[in-house]
Amino acid sequence: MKIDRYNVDTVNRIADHYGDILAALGEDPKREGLLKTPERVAKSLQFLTHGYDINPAEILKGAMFAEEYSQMVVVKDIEVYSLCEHHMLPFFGKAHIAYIPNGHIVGLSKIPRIVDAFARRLQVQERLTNEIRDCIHNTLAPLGVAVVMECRHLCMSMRGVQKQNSVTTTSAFTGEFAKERTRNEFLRLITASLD
Ligand SMILES: Nc1nc2c(ncn2[C@@H]2O[C@H](COP(=O)(O)OP(=O)(O)OP(=O)(O)O)[C@@H](O)[C@H]2O)c(=O)[nH]1
Ligand SMILES: [Zn+2]
Repeated sequence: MKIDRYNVDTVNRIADHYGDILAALGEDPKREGLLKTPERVAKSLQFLTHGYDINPAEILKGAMFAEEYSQMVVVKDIEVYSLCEHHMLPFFGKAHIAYIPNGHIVGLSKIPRIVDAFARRLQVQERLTNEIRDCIHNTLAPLGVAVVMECRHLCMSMRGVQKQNSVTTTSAFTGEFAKERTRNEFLRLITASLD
């Protein structure tokens, strides 16, 4: 069943639960500062999970262009904001994505758009990495796709094990990127600076 994310009934339903949660946390949901909080949280959560309403493959299909360019295309330092599915706390960082065209290129902005479409859901970083790779691979049919993602998880810094500086790196490759030389070129390009 597809949920109508911004439907008033859905906002009210989520907000009602947050009223109960505030009370269970020992707060007074009726005090002035909190009166609108359940509704704000509901709308905020709906925004943070709006990726469920987006079809990432359709985004790519909408901007594919026949072109004979067959070198690696790299889009690096794409900001990522997601929510871990275990604690519903943010994890955030950067994605670096490359593909090698095979007759078609894709509009550059569509790469960050599909990152957002998958990131704005309840996720684990590994699945997010693989979903982005698979979407580009299956839709664009390039010679290869590479995705590297580096994120900090608030569930590991604000609570739990409370490690403030750990960064988690995940990666996923297809096609030509199975070759060490190609993968190394990608890794060199994402670590190179512009200046
Ligand atoms: N692999 C993976 N684990 C994640 C991700 N986000 C959060 N986690 C982990 O999910 C795990 C859930 O473990 P549990 O033992 O069920 O939960 P918990 O008792 O809250 O664990 P602690 O965080 O260790 O306090 C934790 O180890 C988190 O660090 C992610 O993107 N990928
Ligand atoms: Zn977590």
